[in-house]
Amino acid sequence: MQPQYILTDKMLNRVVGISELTALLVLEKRALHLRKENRIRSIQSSLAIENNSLTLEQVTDIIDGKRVLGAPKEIHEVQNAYEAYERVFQLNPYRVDDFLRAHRLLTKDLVKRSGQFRAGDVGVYDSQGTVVHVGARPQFVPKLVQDLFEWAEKSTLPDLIKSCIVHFELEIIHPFEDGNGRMGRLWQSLILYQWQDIFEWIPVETVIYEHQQTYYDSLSLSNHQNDATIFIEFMLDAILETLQEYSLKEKSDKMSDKELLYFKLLEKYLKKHGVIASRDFQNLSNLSPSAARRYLTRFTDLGLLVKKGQNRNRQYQLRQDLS
Ligand SMILES: Nc1ncnc2c1ncn2[C@@H]1O[C@H](COP(=O)(O)OP(=O)(O)OP(=O)(O)O)[C@@H](O)[C@H]1O
Repeated sequence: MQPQYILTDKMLNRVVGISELTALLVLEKRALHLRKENRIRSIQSSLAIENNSLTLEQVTDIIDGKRVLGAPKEIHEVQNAYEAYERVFQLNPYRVDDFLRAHRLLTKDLVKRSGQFRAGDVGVYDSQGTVVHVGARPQFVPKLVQDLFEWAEKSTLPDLIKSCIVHFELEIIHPFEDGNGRMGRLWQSLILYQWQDIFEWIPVETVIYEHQQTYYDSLSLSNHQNDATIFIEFMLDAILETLQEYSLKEKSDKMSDKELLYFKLLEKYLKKHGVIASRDFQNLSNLSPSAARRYLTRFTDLGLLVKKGQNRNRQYQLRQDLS
């Protein structure tokens, strides 16, 4: 099999941006304490995409073994997903057996053919109940998945791009009765983890959930064009955004509420205008000249801003990987 896609400038730029930010996070050995919280965010978001209504707090309580009032099926989905995410990163992303094992973990006691490819046809429906995609005929599914994994294992593409293609092709094949979205997202995380192990803890699913309609639209467009390009670009954007949010969250944990407020104001301005001088920040924030300068210095020290120019010509911009 040879998936169809075009390598675009946008993809290459995203790959560079993601690689830089990942290297920085690895180097700084970021936030081990955030691991569990991030895992919970991944699970809650991936389940929310498939309409599980449990909140982040409820998901946290379930995982902590507390009693939660909710639909038993939804609670069971959380418990299964937690188990799957705990064990999936030891699996081989190019082995069909491992793929089925992960599906079994994710859907145990919830679907009839848990851990097995489907035996009948399957459709994907939009919110109006219209069929938007029909999966491959069931008799072809095992071979299609096998071929996809063989292609992926041999491919010399960067893992970042490869993981998006595998996610896309899995949705096109739609190998299971249920759980195809969750499995596609989980399998992409596993391939990303093989590239850089911090991806075990990076909740890309949350950004997909925040852009759920664009996720569906890009799947649909790529599907119609029989070419993964649009979907790859969407996913690389989502990965970059996740890393940027992660990086910012880390830094914002070190800021006071007041600092956070002024930084948000500044960030909005810089995303529009690119650079800011101390005097402009002073006008924007109504701070005194010395307070404005103090905040700019603090944000620079935190690594959120970089300085350009000297003395009276000094300006500030967002660190490149955050803009
Ligand atoms: N037009 C489309 N073509 C191909 N795949 C699509 C399309 N629209 C959505 N999908 C994929 O199908 C998934 C839904 O399939 P399925 O219901 O089997 O998965 P799920 O994990 O049970 O639910 P969900 O994916 O909603 O979490 C979506 O999450 C998405 O990944």
